[in-house]
Amino acid sequence: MSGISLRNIRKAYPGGPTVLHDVSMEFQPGEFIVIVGPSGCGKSTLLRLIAGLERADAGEIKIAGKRANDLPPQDRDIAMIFQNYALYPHMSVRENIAFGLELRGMPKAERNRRAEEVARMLQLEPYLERKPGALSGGQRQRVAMGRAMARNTSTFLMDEPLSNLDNALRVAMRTEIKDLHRQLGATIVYVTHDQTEALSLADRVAVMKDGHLLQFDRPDVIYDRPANRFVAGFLGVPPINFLPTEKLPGCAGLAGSDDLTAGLRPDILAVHTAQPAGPSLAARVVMAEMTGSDLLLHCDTAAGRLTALAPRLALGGGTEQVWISYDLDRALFFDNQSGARVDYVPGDRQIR
Ligand SMILES: Nc1ncnc2c1ncn2[C@@H]1O[C@H](COP(=O)(O)OP(=O)(O)OP(=O)(O)O)[C@@H](O)[C@H]1O
Repeated sequence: MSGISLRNIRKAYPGGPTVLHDVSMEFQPGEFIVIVGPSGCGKSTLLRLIAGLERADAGEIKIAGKRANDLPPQDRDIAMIFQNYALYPHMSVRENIAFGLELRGMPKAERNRRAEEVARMLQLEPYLERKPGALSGGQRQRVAMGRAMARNTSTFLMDEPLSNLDNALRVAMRTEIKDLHRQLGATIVYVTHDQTEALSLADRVAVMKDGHLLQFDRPDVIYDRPANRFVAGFLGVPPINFLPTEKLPGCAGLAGSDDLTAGLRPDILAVHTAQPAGPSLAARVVMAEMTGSDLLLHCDTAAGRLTALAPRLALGGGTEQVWISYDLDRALFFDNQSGARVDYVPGDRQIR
């Protein structure tokens, strides 16, 4: 098993701007790392650097403690699974899985044994003799993973491996990937711009923007204590609400609160059909979306637009004029100048 260390990695494509600025991260052996960020922030470039498909302009990549900047991809003990998992259409599942092993000169009997072992793990045994054209999208994706797994490497790099699948399959494959990680004990570095995937799969999440690493931590820390406003807004469904503190009842007593933005996640809001005791905002519902048992309410308030979740049954027919209260002890606060989160200490109502 091998850990990976990235130290002050910088990268620009020839003639282009810098796409990775001084990125440093350490991945422990066996960790499931998810890299998230908006399109173009440098996620795939980072993965390609780890795989050896691109070279860093500056900085150091270490794999299993050894400098790897100049190691060719085939000597890195790393397997990469791409979004477009091109399988060979004329080959059977067995041949597709064993293909890399053949290239490496493994004898046929051993290749077959390994392909069957991997197929068992991925529940592909019934399909070993089928061609990819006769498989579902999820099965094809598993064959692509099988091809990477057959090599028995200690690290897997996955670049949006589920993005071509429909929603139900994505959810099913997510569980399978997590399971597989448990079985293999391998280090996985997984790139996605799907934040649900990030929070549900990762031991640690790296959030990137414009080639910068903004935060690298456990999913619960990223969610509960985002480093800044961007991270808070990027993770969480439905998304966090940002409101100016000076317009939020109950915030007036907070020291320095007039140059801050409050971040209220929908789960700290409560929707009432009559004005509750304590601070609240009167809200006019402009749209109510059914999500199942809940309604997602898009509301106009004196502090700005807000989205809140409310149990559908609790609201009855009263969904036009509501009041929204909030748990200020669980609100987040962000500096308007830098965007950084500032600590709020509920006991003494201080902003630090
Ligand atoms: N081969 C290349 N030559 C020049 N520029 C490139 C090349 N590959 C990527 N880029 C640029 O580098 C930046 C980062 O791209 P990258 O693919 O790493 O982003 P990403 O976060 O993976 O995006 P996405 O989520 O859309 O896949 C982008 O601005 C992109 O246009």
